Amino acid sequence: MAERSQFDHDRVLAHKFPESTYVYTERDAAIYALGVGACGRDAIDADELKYVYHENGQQSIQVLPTFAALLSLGSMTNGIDLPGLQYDPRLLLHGQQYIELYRPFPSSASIQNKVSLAGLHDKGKAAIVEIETKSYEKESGELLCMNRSTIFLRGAGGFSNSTRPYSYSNYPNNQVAAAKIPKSQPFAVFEDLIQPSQALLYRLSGDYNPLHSDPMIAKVAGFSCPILHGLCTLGFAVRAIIKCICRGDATIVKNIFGRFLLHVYPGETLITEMWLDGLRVIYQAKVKERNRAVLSGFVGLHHLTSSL
Ligand SMILES: CCCCCCCCCCCCC/C=C/C(=O)SCCNC(=O)CCNC(=O)[C@H](O)C(C)(C)COP(=O)(O)OP(=O)(O)OC[C@H]1O[C@@H](n2cnc3c(N)ncnc32)[C@H](O)[C@@H]1OP(=O)(O)O
Repeated sequence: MAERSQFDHDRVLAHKFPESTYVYTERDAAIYALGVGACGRDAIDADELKYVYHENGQQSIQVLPTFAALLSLGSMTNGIDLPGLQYDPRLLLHGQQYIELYRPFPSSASIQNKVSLAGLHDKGKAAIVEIETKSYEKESGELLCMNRSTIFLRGAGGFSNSTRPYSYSNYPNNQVAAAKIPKSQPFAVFEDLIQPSQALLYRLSGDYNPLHSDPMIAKVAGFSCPILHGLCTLGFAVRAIIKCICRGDATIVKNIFGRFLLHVYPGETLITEMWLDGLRVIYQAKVKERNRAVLSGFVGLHHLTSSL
């Protein structure tokens, strides 16, 4: 645990994160799409081939909206230091991800990331750090997306006064409130097999944390074998929503929120249940083999497709 005397609220809030750049090509977008299971069940899937191949002579491949999360990861791959907060990187888990999309992604781009602290919470047994990344296309200067990544640092809590645990956030609470799962039957349900090699493929998109590939490191972190990247599970769930609710039109996705409830093992079956609530899709993903919820959240849409 961090020593309490080291924690200084003003120093933390004054901390400046370096700007970072991220360059991607069509190849990266296609590898990402395969990493989150696109065309995994059907190599000519009518909704998904466009993410991995220039279908029907299209000029460039399309980019899945959850690709946006990689831009923020690009700014954090070397870790992030916060003054006065000590943590064991082996115990780090991804807690939540919130993404706002301002326009469809170009198939290749050079990105400038502006990173800031969006939240910090002392939960006693853990510290929760929230990092906001605004990603601009370098050429046009246009803001493409905003990511807010919540990192759950097991064992790093207790850094503030225990009678008044520190909690700071700079955004409205209701923006990322945990989704309340309706009691009614879901509007749609989609089942997908996460291949045993899925994490090994997904890591090629830039998250090389050995927690997802190295059996020894996974054991130190408390798991029986390497676990799936949270953002890979999120990619599977949102792809299911694009298929079942957006009828394959990913451009109607406006924002995405997911809370990682439990780890997923590669090789498990993911069942995504979805409910329509106006222009919001509430969803929950479960692993079939353990009958446990592993992810829940919402996807906001610009409009509904006419076929619904
Ligand atoms: C300065 C440090 C920054 C470092 C940055 C480095 C780079 C980071 C890059 C981005 C991340 C990439 C790394 C990716 C890693 C992964 O993909 S790990 C795999 C995906 N994640 C998971 O599998 C996690 C699954 N979830 C869980 O295992 C559990 O939910 C949990 C996170 C361990 C928490 O469970 P538990 O300890 O039982 O918590 P509770 O007792 O229920 O709650 C305690 C408080 O914490 C709040 N909380 C609980 N879960 C979450 C969550 N998922 N996200 C955010 N907050 C959570 C909960 O509300 C409680 O708070 P209070 O209600 O106020 O008490």
